[in-house]
Amino acid sequence: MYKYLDNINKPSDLKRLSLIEMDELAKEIRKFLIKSVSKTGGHLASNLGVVELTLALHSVYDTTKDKIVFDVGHQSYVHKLLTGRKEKFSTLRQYEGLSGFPKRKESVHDCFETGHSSTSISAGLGIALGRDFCKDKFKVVSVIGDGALTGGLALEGLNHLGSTNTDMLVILNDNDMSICENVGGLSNSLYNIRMTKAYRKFSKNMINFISSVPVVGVKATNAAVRIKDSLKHMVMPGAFFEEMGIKYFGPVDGHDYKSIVHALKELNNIEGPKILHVLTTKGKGYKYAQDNPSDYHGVSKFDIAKGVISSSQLTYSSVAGNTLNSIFERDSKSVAITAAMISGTGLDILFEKHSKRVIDVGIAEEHAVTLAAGLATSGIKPYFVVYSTFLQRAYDQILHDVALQDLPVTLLIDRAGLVGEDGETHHGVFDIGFLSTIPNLTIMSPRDLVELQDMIEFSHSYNHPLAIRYPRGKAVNLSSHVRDSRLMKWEWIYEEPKIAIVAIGKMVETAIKIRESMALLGIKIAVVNARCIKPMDDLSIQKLSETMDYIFSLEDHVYSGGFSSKLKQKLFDSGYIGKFKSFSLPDEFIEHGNTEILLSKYGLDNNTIHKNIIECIRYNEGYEEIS
Ligand SMILES: Cc1ncc(C[n+]2csc(CCOP(=O)(O)OP(=O)(O)O)c2C)c(N)n1
Ligand SMILES: CC(=O)[C@@H](O)[C@H](O)COP(=O)(O)O
Ligand SMILES: [Mg+2]
Repeated sequence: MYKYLDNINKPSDLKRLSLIEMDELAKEIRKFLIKSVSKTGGHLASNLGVVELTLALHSVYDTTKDKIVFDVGHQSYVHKLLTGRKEKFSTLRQYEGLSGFPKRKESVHDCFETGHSSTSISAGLGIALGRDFCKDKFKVVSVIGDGALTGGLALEGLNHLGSTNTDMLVILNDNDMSICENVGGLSNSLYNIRMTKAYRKFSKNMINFISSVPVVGVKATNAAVRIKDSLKHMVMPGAFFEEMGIKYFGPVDGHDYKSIVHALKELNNIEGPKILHVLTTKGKGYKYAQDNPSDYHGVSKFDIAKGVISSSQLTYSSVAGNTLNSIFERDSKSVAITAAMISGTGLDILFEKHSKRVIDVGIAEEHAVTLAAGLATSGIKPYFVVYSTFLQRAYDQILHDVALQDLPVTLLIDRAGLVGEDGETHHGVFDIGFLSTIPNLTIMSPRDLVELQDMIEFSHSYNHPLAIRYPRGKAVNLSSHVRDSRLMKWEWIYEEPKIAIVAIGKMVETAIKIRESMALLGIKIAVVNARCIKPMDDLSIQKLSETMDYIFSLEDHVYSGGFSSKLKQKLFDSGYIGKFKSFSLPDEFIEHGNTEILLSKYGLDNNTIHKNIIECIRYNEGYEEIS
């Protein structure tokens, strides 16, 4: 099948290849990636861009002892191919299959787990300093993209790294693209470095000229040295890093295996913190991906000949984008913020029509929240649209900069609940927990797309901090119910005595289906849409407490800190005497895999919930007594 790749089962197998054979291997790897990812889905463009880089890394370093940290880790497929996992690639991102990100339990060659952006420099520095403390000997390399470098954590890592003299290499994989447009000063600085030869020729001449300037007299000396240094730093590529105390090298062609290997070997002999700037092409080797790397950043299954067909499916993200658009049409003081996820969050729709009011801050969620707070104090109505999992890193900004001042910032939290194939680092199953502790913050979750529209409309005139959480994927419309403007109150979709299911978000649809399956057995069940998670609806709590013998709660969130645990406490406080059972995710990290498979594994599928409720009602099993 593959003349060279079939014989690569461990990194040391690379050593026997000539340069020409290495080029052939690179071609085979690209062919393999395109074919395999077209069947499984995954992160394609980023991995096509790092083939030669990864080959060079594994040619120079021995990752049975040297440590390579891949930032975000979505571009680690080539690394996985070279480290004995080729045969498993057909299981990529599937339940119990290969993860799409580095996983320590998968391989000794995966030294640090990633998934959230901008962690690799801090992690690599920690590994390096740990090595130094233990007087150990191995190399440490952090591979970070130009997008990930815009993350504050990366800059914190660089700042600290530059103050040490530890031996560590940062490789900046600069493909002039994350999945956002170039954002901010750092991107511009990188652009200047990688731009036309003229700039680079100019900078080289300037350095030669400055170095040749004779310095005379004491005053002249000081002035000349200052001029010399400032001019040198002004024109020298990588001044940004050099100023931090990190020796800058490059840029080198990230597709020239021989040059990268040469550079890495040279750098191995240079002590202290270093950064190698590598220029790559995202999507290289597959025209569709090369021409449109953002569309091929994360792909579902596709036809190689035809390329990815964009989905026409109505998603909660597009509903959010369209609803914001109608608000933006009416209100020129509404502004949306994204942290490098403009299309993933459905804001591309908004950007087309209101580009000046859609701010992409790069991968900088903490900054995005505090920026929103600042905007709010200037009379703007700010919306930060963000994946639940990525919002985790902005907890203090929500608390300290938004809620404490009770500012009218709205957080549209996409990808709330299980997200499926991205796994542990991406499931949005902790947000109720970390947000519920924050005073002044209201948390809502719509049962369907109609209620999401209502909630976003409600947010526009709501003058306090508000978080609206909604799931990844296809938007449903449970339109059999009357639209209701009292969104802070729970919706009693079906009223029955004795037995109730209280559900949030996408689990309301499940509750309705359980009611229908129970009705076939002659069991009548009330269904309550607890659409305002915080504050809870005290009148509904009282009504449940007074009229129910069995209460079941449904959520796609971990139990601790989630809706169910809070409902149980509220019922207890209200004097409820009866039986209670929560259907929540366990207090664990949930692995990757198809969402339906995960829901079934953790007992949140319709059949399991139905069976468990029957066991409670008929056999008095599996519930808690609240009294
Ligand atoms: C904290 C955080 N925010 C957002 C993301 C989503 N995300 C994944 S990859 C990516 C872009 C990374 O760009 P870059 O580092 O340049 O890598 P490339 O894909 O270009 O190789 C983003 C924003 C994330 N993984 N983590
Ligand atoms: C690697 C990363 O963090 C993003 O690319 C993420 O995988 C996108 O997730 P969605 O596919 O849910 O947009
Ligand atoms: Mg990039």
